Amino acid sequence: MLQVRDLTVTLGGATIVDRVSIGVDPGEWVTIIGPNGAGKSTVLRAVGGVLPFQGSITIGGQESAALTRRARARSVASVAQTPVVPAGMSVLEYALLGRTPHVPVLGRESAADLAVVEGVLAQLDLERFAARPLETLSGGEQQRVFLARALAQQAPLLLLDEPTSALDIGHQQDVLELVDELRRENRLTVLATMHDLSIAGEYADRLVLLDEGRVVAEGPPELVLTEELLGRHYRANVRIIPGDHGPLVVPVRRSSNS
Ligand SMILES: Nc1ncnc2c1ncn2[C@@H]1O[C@H](COP(=O)(O)OP(=O)(O)OP(=O)(O)O)[C@@H](O)[C@H]1O
Repeated sequence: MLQVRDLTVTLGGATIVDRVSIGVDPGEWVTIIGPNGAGKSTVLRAVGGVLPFQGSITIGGQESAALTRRARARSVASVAQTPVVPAGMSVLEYALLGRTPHVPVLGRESAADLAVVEGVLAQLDLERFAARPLETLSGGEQQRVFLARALAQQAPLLLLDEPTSALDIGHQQDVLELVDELRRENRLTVLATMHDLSIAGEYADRLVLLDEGRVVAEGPPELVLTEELLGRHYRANVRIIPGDHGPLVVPVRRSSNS
C-alpha cells in the first residue's frame, strides 16, 4: 500500500531524514518509534505530501508526487501532532471537512456524508460535542475530533502522529481499538508514530526504530523492544516484561551511583 524508498528530507540546511525505506502492506499497522528529534514526524509529513523530499514515495502503486491534492486526500488521511484549530468552527463542521475529497467540486455534503461523520463522532464518544466550538474542547477531546475528521475521510492509508498523546488511558484504548477494528474490517493501512512503547508494540505488526534520521532497527515488536536497543537509542534504563499482546516496556530509575 505504501512504499517509501530512500526518503531523504533536508530542512534548514540539515539532513533530517536520511535514506529511510519503509514498506507497509494493505491492512498492516507499522509504528515508527525513536527519541525526540529522530525524524518521525518528518517522515509522516513527507508521506502526507506536505514536505518536499528526495527519494520515492508510492501510495497504492502511484507516485506520491504525481497525485493531485484531491486524489491524495482520497488515498491518505492524516492526523498531525498539533493540528490548527480553526476559530469559531463547530466539532461537526470540522469533522465534515474530512468529507471534502468526496464532495463534488462546488457541491455540498450529502446526507450520506453527514451520516458518515455522525457515525464516526459516535464511535469516538464525541456526539455530545457536535455543536460546540472546537476551541472550547479539552486537549484530549480535541485530539479525538482530529482523528474523527481523518476517519471521516475514509482513505485507505491513515497516518497518525502521536494520536493518543493527550488521551487518558481509557480513551487511548478506545481510539486504538477503533483504528484496529477498521484495519481488520476495512483493511485500513496504518503508519503511526508513538512514544508509549508498550502501546506501540501492542497494536503494531512491525516497529521501525528511527534515530538521527536513520532506521536503526525494524521488525516485530519483540525484536525491536529490547533493553539493549532502547538503552542505546533512547539512553533509557528499561525492563522488558512479556505481555499478552507484545513486550511491555517499564522505565526503571537509574541507580543513583551509576
Ligand atoms: N524547518 C526546520 N528547520 C530545521 N530543523 C527542523 C525543521 N523542522 C524540523 N527540524 C528538526 O528536525 C528534527 C526532526 O524533527 P521531527 O519533528 O521529525 O522529530 P520527531 O522524531 O517527530 O520528534 P518528537 O518525538 O520530539 O516529536 C528535529 O531535530 C527538529 O528540530
